Amino acid sequence: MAELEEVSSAKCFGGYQKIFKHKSAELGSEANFSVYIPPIFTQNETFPVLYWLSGLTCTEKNFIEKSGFQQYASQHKVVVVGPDTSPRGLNIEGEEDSWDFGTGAGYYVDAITEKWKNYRMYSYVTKELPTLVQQNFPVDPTRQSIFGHSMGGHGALICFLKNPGMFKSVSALAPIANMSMSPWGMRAFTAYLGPDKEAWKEYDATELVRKQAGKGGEIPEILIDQGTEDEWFKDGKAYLLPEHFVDAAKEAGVPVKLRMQEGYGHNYYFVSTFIRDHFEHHAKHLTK
Ligand SMILES: N[C@@H](CCC(=O)N[C@@H](CS)C(=O)NCC(=O)O)C(=O)O
Repeated sequence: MAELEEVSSAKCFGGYQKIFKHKSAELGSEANFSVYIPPIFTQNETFPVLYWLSGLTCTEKNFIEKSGFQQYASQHKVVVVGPDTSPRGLNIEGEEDSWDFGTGAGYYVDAITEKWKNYRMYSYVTKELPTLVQQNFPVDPTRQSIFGHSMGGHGALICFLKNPGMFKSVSALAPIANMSMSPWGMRAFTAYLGPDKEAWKEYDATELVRKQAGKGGEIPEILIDQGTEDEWFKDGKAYLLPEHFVDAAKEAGVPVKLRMQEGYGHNYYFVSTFIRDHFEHHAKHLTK
């Protein structure tokens, strides 16, 4: 069993908010992740697990400190796991130079270029972390879902779409919904995946949902919230592009509910306002 070290633990809404660290084989570095464990009343009880993926510049801490999600995880009896957003401290040249690239900006892909070969957040999130969680915490591996914010919204959508049956439901807040067309995505994909845009399609939510044509009936409704005052979206800014995802989903017959939230920005004030609805969305699929 992989060695986990508890970094912190705090009682919260009757359960415990914890942070752990371990040596990640996928990332070739130490990695931290958060786990919320709801109140346990019955021995040997297992809970559904919801994976949260954070946005640019975040560590495992932003979501647990700013969203207020614990009350809903406690109420719905769900374990919530949140990884960091990239490997750290690999000493790759340029890794620390930008807030939207390198450290804190793994974009949930498996890099194929030599320089960034340890940037394997996709395999970390879909393989290494779930295995670790199943070995160490009281979770039911048949009841997993995934959600996230911004870069993490992109991560949640692609992890869900690329792994049919692994997650029961998906939702996103202000996701980068069409990475290949977003300035953030173009820079990261060129560096991590190389110049061939065919390779980019494997990690672009809009391209992946397009490929679901004919399978729509098997996919539960995808919930997306987008603030109208989001600085990466308003006035024609093309960083997030939720409308591209919705158009492709419609064409493919995949059910999506995009809710435009009047006046909200890109920040955790927006996330904390709607996080309850996202727990309700997932609870419908996760609670027996
Ligand atoms: N300059 C901002 C832009 C990055 C940004 O908005 N990041 C979003 C995700 S894309 C975030 O969650 N920031 C961390 C926070 O608000 O706690 C920052 O450094 O936070």
